[in-house]
Amino acid sequence: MKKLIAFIYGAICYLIFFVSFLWLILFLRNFGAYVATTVNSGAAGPILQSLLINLGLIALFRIQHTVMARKSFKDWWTKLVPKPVERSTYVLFSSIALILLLWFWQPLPETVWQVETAWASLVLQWGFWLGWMIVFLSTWMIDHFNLFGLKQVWNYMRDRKQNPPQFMEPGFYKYFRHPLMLGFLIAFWSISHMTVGHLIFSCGMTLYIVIGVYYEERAIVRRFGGKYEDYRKRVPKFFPGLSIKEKEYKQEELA
Ligand SMILES: C[S@@+](CC[C@H](N)C(=O)[O-])C[C@H]1O[C@@H](n2cnc3c(N)ncnc32)[C@H](O)[C@@H]1O
Repeated sequence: MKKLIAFIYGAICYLIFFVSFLWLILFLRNFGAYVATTVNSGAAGPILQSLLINLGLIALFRIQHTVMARKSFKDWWTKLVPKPVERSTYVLFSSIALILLLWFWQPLPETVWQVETAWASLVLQWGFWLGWMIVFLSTWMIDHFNLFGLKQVWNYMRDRKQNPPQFMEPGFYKYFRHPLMLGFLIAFWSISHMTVGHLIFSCGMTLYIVIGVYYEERAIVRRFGGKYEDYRKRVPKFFPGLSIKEKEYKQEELA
């Protein structure tokens, strides 16, 4: 019974994540007919107040993700939360932080740029969907159900051992170390009508991704050691070409 309840809990957390994620996509695309709020919807309030609320919402989202992903935090809270539902609970809290951001987001509808050229607008439109496609495919490449906690509760219910995380280099991961985050960046910036509100969202999330990836890599190096160090030398972070580490090594060689 305990195991079934854990699985149902995990499935509900996954469902909440799925809905919040879908909402995020429609939110950024301004599909107001399908969701309660979009990045530009609603009556605009005083600029400073809206700005502070939006920055606060991004900070809340960032703090939740950063703190809960820390090893020291995980060590502490797995004393309170049973191990099999730990990932699902992280997914639940992340989804709640995202829902709060989407729900309370304040519109700042002044235009920053508007791409008028038809072909460029089309490229940006396709770029948006390409970004989400990269995000979606990347989650499957590094194990979608494991990433969102369903595998853990399923294994627990079926009395199967949960294998420890393994270093992987599947699909996109052969070419970029962070394809999932790259997909987000492409989706957040592929916008032909950029408003002040949307720009704040894109800048805030970009900053979060850049800082988040730095801390994520520190944790991965601790977990996988030399294998990941070697990967960092060979594979760029976000964009093809020389990785920062590789550049440093080349410069050292030249010096
Ligand atoms: C939300 S995923 C994001 C992965 C990556 N930052 C990206 O943008 O594609 C975070 C999880 O993926 C794991 N991870 C990242 N790169 C990995 C790799 N090459 N092999 C195995 N796990 C990895 C991290 O340890 C972390 O638990």
